[in-house]
Amino acid sequence: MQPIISIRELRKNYGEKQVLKGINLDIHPGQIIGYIGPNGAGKSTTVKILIGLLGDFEGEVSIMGKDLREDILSVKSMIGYVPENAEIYEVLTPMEYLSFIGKLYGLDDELIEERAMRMLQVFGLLENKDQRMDTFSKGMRQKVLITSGLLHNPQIVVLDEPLSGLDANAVIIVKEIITALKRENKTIFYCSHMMDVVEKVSDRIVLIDEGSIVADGTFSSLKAHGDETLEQIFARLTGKQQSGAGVDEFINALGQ
Ligand SMILES: Nc1ncnc2c1ncn2[C@@H]1O[C@H](COP(=O)(O)OP(=O)(O)OP(=O)(O)O)[C@@H](O)[C@H]1O
Repeated sequence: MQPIISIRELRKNYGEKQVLKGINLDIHPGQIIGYIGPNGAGKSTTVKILIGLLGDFEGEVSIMGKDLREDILSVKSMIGYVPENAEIYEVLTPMEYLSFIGKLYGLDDELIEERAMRMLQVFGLLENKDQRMDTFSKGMRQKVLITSGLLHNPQIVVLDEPLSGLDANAVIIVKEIITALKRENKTIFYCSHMMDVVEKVSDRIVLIDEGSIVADGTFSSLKAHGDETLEQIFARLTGKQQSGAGVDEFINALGQ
């Protein structure tokens, strides 16, 4: 089967600093990839390259057989992106914002309105659909961002910490949306620090540390003797087991 996303020897430098050191990944249609790693590992940099926001990289990235550098517009139309935080146009209402985003993707007004209303209803935001978003909580804005990332019904969905600020009910809804998208054979690239959710929703987990992939497999294949959770696998593979000692030092410092 042809991979829907193919990444070869991906490298990215910021000045002298190499933040991606040769990433190789083939992702197949219908897979949910949990892309995890410590702070600063290079997750968001990978995501920004995938969605076409960062063009200045080395290596090859192709999406549905199209080279990212050569066909950036058609690649963008196949991808839906949900960021953790985005500059949302706060003076707009959700309907105005979604209409703006939908038109950028070439959807017609009627389709935008129908989809937006139905999607906002799922998140309990229908009654706020004509309210300016500068009055919205962080979670309400996040629900609008999720809706806007999926509105054009993309084949590939890239989620960068999408649960940020969401309440428990909304987290359940988003987890269900992710598994429903998989049933529709969508491919999901899911970047998060919430190990319990990644463990539950991902078919395959890719762990990146200091710009290199250090583990790639299913949750059960990554388990070693004694591991029960993805959190434990993460700690073992990234060498962060000594957290207890660090916390003591943090608290002791307050006593000085
Ligand atoms: N615009 C930039 N200029 C310079 N360095 C950057 C820039 N963006 C990111 N970096 C550096 O690149 C490295 C990788 O950052 P990146 O945001 O990809 O990490 P991450 O894995 O997403 O981290 P987090 O989990 O904290 O979000 C970090 O060392 C970061 O300081």
